[in-house]
Amino acid sequence: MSDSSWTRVPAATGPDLVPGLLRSLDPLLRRWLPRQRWFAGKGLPIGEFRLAAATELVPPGGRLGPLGLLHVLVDVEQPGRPPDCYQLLLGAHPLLPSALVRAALGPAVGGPYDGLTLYDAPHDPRMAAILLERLKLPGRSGTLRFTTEPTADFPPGLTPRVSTAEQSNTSVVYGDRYILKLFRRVSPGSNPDLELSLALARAGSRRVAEPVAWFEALDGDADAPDGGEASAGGREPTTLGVLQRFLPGSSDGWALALARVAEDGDFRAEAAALGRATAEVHRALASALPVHRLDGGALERMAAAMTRRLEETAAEVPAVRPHTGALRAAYDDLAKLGAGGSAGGAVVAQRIHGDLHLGQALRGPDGEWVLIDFEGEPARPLAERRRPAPPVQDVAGMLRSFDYAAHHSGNGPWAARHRAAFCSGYADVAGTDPREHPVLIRAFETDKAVYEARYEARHRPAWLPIPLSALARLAASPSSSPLSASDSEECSP
Ligand SMILES: Nc1ncnc2c1ncn2[C@@H]1O[C@H](COP(=O)(O)OP(=O)(O)O)[C@@H](O)[C@H]1O
Ligand SMILES: O=P(O)(O)O[C@H]1O[C@H](CO)[C@@H](O[C@H]2O[C@H](CO)[C@@H](O)[C@H](O)[C@H]2O)[C@H](O)[C@H]1O
Repeated sequence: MSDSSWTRVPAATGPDLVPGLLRSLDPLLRRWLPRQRWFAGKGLPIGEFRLAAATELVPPGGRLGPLGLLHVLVDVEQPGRPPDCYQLLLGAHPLLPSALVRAALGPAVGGPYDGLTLYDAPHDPRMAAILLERLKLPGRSGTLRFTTEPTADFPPGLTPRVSTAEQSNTSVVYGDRYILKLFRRVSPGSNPDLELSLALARAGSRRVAEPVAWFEALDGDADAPDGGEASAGGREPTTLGVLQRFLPGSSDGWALALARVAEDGDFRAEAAALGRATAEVHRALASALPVHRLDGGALERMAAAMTRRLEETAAEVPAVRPHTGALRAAYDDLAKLGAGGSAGGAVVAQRIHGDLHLGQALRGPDGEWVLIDFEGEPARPLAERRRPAPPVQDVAGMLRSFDYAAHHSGNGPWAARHRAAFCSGYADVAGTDPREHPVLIRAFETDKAVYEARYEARHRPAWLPIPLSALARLAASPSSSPLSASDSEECSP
């Protein structure tokens, strides 16, 4: 049953969900969306908008202003890419207080909010507090479904503040207790960030910030007696936001590593501990979720997908082109592992983090590492991000990150010691040293550096030389470097 005391706009489907809303939003979104870090279609013209859902959340005590918290899912059409669905949380005010001016979308002209300035509600502590209140109460509001873990505990006085961290989504921190991640570009289905964090938390892992509440969109007719679940045809709900334990006083691995590399300092103990934490997470995910062995054909398909990504990247980033021939050899070796049957069957696929780098690891005041952001690489389709993959993919991601920290600070040699320490720590828990699998490591590290070249070319062109120099090194090294734990400190070519 939907909790009607919380829902003021009946959710329906079609463009007239809230009469006139889209007309008011259209000109504002055209200006505001492309300026948001999380807007994926930057540089492309914006075509039509389509309102997928709208729900006004009003606390039982009534609205605080002219509008409760307006929750909107809007599909945006742009040439050359499938429509993207974005989650918007909006407030409206006749005259915005100065603290909210930078969150303004602009004044609505016509439609239901004529004369009011619409703004990005997570920046308004009163609106963020409404969302927390709603998260405390399991149940439905229109097409939104709220879930609370029975163990969740909400002490009074959890003052909200929007996070200022560089991120792909928007997070609100409540006191020093919880952090709510609001996914901005949403794909139908369960987000791995919720799925994997929950699986790890329920398995008792201490390496994760436990989710305590979350909300989802039900892709059906909210006016139906079952609130739309049957009409959604058994489709999974779409994850929209996850409230997790906040880790006060923690620092992310990227900031810690940069500080240390700047003074050519030793970070090996921390790197080894991070290796152990990563292996613990892999072990817990392998116990909680399915694992299967990859046959030769699967390895060949994996190598083919890597080759395709390399070619697509070379087409987009000209500086990658001189290396493509040599880099393809790393993928050919992976395919041969499958064909020869030597590794086919020995390589397992399981759920993994999927975008592991130093910025995704938080080190608490107790010195323990916790991994965050299990969403996978944001540019990949959701189905691909949820597919089991060899855990060496995460190891390769972290090895790339030590290389990034070193080269960002112009201290290349720093990387080798710390990559080795990470691998040793990983081996202590996993029982197998990533350096014993040079073909796998090399293929996955190349694939990651290729991904990074595209990511940097699109988002931070000044950083492009970092993955490019890694690709040059990978291209110049022998195709199957016979590295092992004992014969080299370096983990990969
Ligand atoms: N549980 C947490 N405790 C403390 N800080 C966190 C927590 N989760 C995320 N953060 C902070 O928020 C930042 C962004 O989080 P992340 O999950 O990577 O978001 P996004 O996917 O939007 O990039 C992190 O780099 C970290 O600084
Ligand atoms: O954290 P996100 O999920 O948004 O991940 C994306 O952005 C990362 C950068 O913020 C990017 O990571 C790359 O840069 C890092 C340093 O800033 C470095 O530590 C990583 O090794 C490197 O891959 C990540 O690839 C991208 O998906």
